[in-house]
Amino acid sequence: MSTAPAVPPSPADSDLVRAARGLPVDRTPVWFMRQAGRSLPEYRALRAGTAMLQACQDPDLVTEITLQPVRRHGVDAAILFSDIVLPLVVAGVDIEIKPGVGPVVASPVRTVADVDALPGLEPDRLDFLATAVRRLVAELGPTPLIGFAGAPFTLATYLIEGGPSKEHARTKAFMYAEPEAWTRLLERLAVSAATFLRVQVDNGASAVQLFDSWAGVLSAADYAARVLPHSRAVFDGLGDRERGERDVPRVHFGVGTGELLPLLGDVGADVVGVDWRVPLDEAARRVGPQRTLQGNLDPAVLLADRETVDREVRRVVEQGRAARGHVFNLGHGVLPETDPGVLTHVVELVHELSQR
Ligand SMILES: Cc1c2[nH]c(c1CCC(=O)O)Cc1[nH]c(c(CCC(=O)O)c1C)Cc1[nH]c(c(CCC(=O)O)c1C)Cc1[nH]c(c(C)c1CCC(=O)O)C2
Repeated sequence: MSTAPAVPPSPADSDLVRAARGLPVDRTPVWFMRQAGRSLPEYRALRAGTAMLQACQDPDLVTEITLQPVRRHGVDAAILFSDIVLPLVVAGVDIEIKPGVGPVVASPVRTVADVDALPGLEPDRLDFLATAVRRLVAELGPTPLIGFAGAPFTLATYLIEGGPSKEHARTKAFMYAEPEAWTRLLERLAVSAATFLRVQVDNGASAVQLFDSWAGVLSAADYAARVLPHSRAVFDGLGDRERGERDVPRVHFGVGTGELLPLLGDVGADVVGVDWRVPLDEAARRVGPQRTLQGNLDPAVLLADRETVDREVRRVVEQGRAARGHVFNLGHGVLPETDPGVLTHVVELVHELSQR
């Protein structure tokens, strides 16, 4: 019998954090982007009658909604229930999330003056966030909580377009026509994203993910010159890793970023999120051996028959072995019409296939 005192398991030793750092794991960790949300009847029941951005600022609702998929699916991580536009909303920008549409901005940013008029985010307005994160960390025990923020570019698309968009033409036009105002806008968004992340890490989040969902609409050259420095500033804003300041794994994700994959890692990420378009073995070649990969099952596969689901999950697990580490996820968020039973099954299957 060992006489060493029992040390309670810590999120820092979880498979998620270990995989993100490129360390050996007991089994491949799995979580799903948008695991909390409309695919769960218990989410729909709890959210009924509360606007999305209201719910995000209520510590009781945030805690309960974040925990729902952890209890139901046995995923290896929780992700904070929030939204990428929340720091803007808390700062005082008039934004609403319209169901089935997405964030809609009352007064879009169209001029240099609009950029300069944007309010900054005061950290003392984030008490609700600190409370929610602390409660969650206490409830989760050894299961890590992933904090997140929206990357400056993706937030800029909502502010400039005024809402969701396919081409992001106004955003690109502003980027080309007003390079100085563009830089100022992205600098300001980077500052508020870093503030939002610092509060989450300081209160116990075990990893952070930066969502640059729409960065894939840019060429690699434009991304490198006009966007990358600002995303890097968000991660740098967490502190000096060499000195151990907020040294939690950093995940960087975007959709349609096949051509940008090497650059996504350069931003200072330990983990690069990959959508379903590029197989993980090819993604590992593009990203290099210094980073873990996260992904990349097509969310639409979960709507197919069980045989297809199992075949695709096996393929992703196999191809993920080419990377230095693999965090199983979807290539983008869970579709609302997904049968939650299929998500639970995927968690079990990934664990079974990867058990050491
Ligand atoms: C682009 C983006 C947004 N929000 C987010 C992104 C980046 C990730 C991505 O690319 O999907 C990030 C986000 N939004 C939400 C989370 C919570 C954590 C999670 O479970 O992943 C996260 C990480 C909750 C949410 N954010 C939203 C919901 C749905 C709200 C509802 O219940 O009606 C949830 C659970 C709303 C939202 N918010 C946004 C959109 C496009 C939508 C969908 C609108 C719709 O289809 O109704 C903006």
